[in-house]
Amino acid sequence: MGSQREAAQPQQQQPPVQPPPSVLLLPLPLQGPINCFLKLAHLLTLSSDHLNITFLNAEFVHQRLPDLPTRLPRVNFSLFSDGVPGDDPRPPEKFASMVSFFENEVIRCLPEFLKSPAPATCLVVDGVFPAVVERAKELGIPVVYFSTLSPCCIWANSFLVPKLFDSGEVPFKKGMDLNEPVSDIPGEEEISLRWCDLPGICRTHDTTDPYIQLVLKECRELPKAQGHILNTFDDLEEHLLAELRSLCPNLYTIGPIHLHSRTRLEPVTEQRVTSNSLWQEDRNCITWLDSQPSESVIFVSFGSVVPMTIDQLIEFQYGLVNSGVRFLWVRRPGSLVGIEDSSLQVPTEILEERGFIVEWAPQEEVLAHRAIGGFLTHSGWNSTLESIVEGVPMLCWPNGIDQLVISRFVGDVWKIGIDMKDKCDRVVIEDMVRDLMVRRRDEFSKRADRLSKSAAQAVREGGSSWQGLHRLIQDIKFMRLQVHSETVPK
Ligand SMILES: O=c1ccn([C@@H]2O[C@H](COP(=O)(O)OP(=O)(O)O[C@H]3O[C@H](CO)[C@@H](O)[C@H](O)[C@H]3O)[C@@H](O)[C@H]2O)c(=O)[nH]1
Repeated sequence: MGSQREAAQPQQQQPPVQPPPSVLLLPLPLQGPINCFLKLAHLLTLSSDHLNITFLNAEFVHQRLPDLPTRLPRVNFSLFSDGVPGDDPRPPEKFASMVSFFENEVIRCLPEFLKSPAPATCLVVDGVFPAVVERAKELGIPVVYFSTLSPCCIWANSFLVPKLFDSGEVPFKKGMDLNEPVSDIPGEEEISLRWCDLPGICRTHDTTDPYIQLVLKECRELPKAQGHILNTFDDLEEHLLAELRSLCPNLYTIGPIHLHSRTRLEPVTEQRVTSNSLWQEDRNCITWLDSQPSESVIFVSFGSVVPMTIDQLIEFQYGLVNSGVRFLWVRRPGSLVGIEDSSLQVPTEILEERGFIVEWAPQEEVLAHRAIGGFLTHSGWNSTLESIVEGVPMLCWPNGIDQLVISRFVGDVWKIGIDMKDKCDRVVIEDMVRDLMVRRRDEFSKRADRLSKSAAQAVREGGSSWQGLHRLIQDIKFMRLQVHSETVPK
């Protein structure tokens, strides 16, 4: 009866119910990118615009972070294999094949995300998945890149490197003096880069290497994306960002993302952001730091991928011990090339007096500790930003990728530390550790403090990174409208 009466009523035109904007996040399964993407996921879930977030995660990463669904209850996790069973070792030489396996799995399932009740309306993707990007475009899903590399390297890769490859100046010729300045940097007076400061791909001997081709392709793709998220803040790299905007007008600078995420969380729950570490953190080092004098300890950590030879380890050990400076040293399991990690011990009397060694540390917390006065780092971008946020000067020993450019910026542009590039000698290490921690400490600390304040300003309400995130969310909402008017999921 009731339904008949209703049928007789004139039909009221209801606006179609729009599903919420639905974002797919696809990070590279490595510690740095995973950390950044999880922090982005957290920031997006805090938006009052109720975005639907799906995190495309590698199975092994998810296994190592079992509390993710509890910590991020508003994020859906969708898991994919990288072709390696369970938590078996993932050596660097297998990296390319693992990424390719993972990428193919994601591509296979991508159409499924258009069929769900909240069909995907935007893909935020690490720049190293060109095949996923192609497929997403075929399916009509707008793509935003989130490259977690340093913008100074992205800038070099966009404006310098392809030209140098084309002109044959890169790869470097035998006998070339890499300490000479790169002659022709378009429109740059403030930045002096030497050949040795160029991104890691310039040191290759094989231009057909698939990784090199991938990076060059990524450089060319940059202008084609709907937008590009960068983990930086405007004050740090204003000049370079202006140039990058000439290639890709839609840049969202939302960093330092770990500070941004922390700033948004703390007022609500007054707790520290839980760790995204893929290794077990040894918190004993915090207890040890508690007993050390202020700014007396140098923190030594070379990130999650940089390998080291036993000879290099010996040089670092002598250099650190002979400097007389207290140190907290992360020795990541599996980081020594072709040798068991336990094969070189620091003498117990030194450790008792002024050293502490762990396999993995709660790095953000360590850098924020009052006992830390300097950071001996490989200059990964996340480590660099974490150090900048805490106002900690750096001694840089870069290995490749973007690290060679970053260390130059630390030493020569921001002047908040020393670039020890391409040297691994106990006497040099000893000398530079003393420079950083004692002789030039005030000079570096003053500038580092200034940058730290500027980073904090950027993520505060109304700051440049706060605005960048707000704009990103508005644009994601707009993309939803575009997708629903242009594509009908099959
Ligand atoms: O004991 C440790 C050591 C490291 N970390 C964390 O691990 C991350 C390391 O990241 P990063 O400093 O960027 O180094 P990689 O892991 O080497 O990162 C890769 O990816 C980065 C981009 O995400 C690039 O800038 C680097 O060059 C590349 O090596 C940071 O968040 C650290 O806080 C810990 O939590 N505990």
